[in-house]
Amino acid sequence: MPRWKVFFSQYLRWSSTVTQALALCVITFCVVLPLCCHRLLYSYFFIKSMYLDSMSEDALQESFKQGQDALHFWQSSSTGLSLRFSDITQHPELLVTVVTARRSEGRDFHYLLQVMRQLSVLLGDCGKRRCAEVLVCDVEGGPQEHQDAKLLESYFTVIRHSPEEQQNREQVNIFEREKRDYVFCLRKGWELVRPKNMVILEDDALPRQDFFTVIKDLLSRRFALQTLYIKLYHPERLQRYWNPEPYRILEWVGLGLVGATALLLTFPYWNPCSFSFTLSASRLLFFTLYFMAVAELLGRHYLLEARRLSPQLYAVSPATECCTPAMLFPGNASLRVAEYLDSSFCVKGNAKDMVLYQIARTIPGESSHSVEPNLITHIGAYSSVRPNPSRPKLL
Ligand SMILES: CC(=O)N[C@H]1[C@@H](OP(=O)(O)OP(=O)(O)OC[C@H]2O[C@@H](n3ccc(=O)[nH]c3=O)[C@H](O)[C@@H]2O)O[C@H](CO)[C@H](O)[C@@H]1O
Repeated sequence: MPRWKVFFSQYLRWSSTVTQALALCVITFCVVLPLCCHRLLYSYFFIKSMYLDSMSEDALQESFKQGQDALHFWQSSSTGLSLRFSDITQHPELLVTVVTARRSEGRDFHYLLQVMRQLSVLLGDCGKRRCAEVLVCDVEGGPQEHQDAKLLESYFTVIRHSPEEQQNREQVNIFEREKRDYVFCLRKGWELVRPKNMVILEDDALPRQDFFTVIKDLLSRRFALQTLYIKLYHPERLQRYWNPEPYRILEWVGLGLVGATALLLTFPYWNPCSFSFTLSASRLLFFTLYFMAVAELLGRHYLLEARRLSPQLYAVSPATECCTPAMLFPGNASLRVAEYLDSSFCVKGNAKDMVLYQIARTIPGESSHSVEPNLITHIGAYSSVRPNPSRPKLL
């Protein structure tokens, strides 16, 4: 018999484990996952050429509608009577400061109004004793006022630069200006309210339903006393396992091992196609790799969503590099952060998020953390510090 026939008859018989493993991989990776995941934005199987444009357009239209709704909400006088958050109590458990600048592009999306509306709903839900005090930090000034911030003045305390500070502000590059504005908001919030803990939100960071519950839980954990900051958001596109974050590799291998062990131990009880898999080192290795591949290709972002079941399930890990739309500063860390940021200079490629990340890594005794899944949704399709395309895309 020719050698290839011997090979096929020995290895590719249905009863052979190699054939069964091959069949399982082909069915999973070439049929089931592509069918289930081709519309999932953060999956490897997402068909960009087919869906990205239409999904981006839908998202822009939805955000525009939400913006207009928020505008009507804040303009209606009846809401004005029932909602007043401007009477701020001193030394609250938590202060949320929302940093906002006027946007030249994407103005009609009213990101700030959307964020403040959501905050007012969440604060209304937390009972008689408010779970946080809220400030709006309007860093804009001069002749072209920030209309949305003005509209909110009847509901919230709005803080602004003095005219002299405003003049100095105009003379530096946009990234240094953004950083100085952030430092201003950190310090001013602290001076005014003396909170026990502080959250700084950028004006396009829409808090999710679990926002205050999870923050409360984080602050009750011991690590929070020692950390400089806790990041409450990391871009979804950077949440993959295949990213240079050491703890994620551990999570990935752990997930594969747990999945493989559970499958092999329970296999004899439900084996549907008479597969011949039983627990052995090579099978454990195969299924570990199989589950790791499934998890990565499906998209870690979607698996993280399962953690929303309970605040205790949210994962805390060393801080990741990019972005600061939502940051929690426990205790008086906000003052230390303001000092550290003051001593560095920001430019393009080294904006305040990079500077903060470096500070926490290099200054002895300081550490920083990230929580997953995200506690906010980033709704800002248009940036106020970088050039924008006419119709921004989701990816
Ligand atoms: C989702 C995301 O990746 N966002 C990051 C990205 O912001 P973006 O490029 O998305 O810019 P953005 O428009 O969200 O602005 C960031 C923040 O800066 C504020 N602002 C803007 C202009 C100004 O002169 N003063 C001022 O304080 C603005 O109100 C907002 O709170 O890059 C920034 C650094 O550059 C931060 O790391 C942001 O977290």
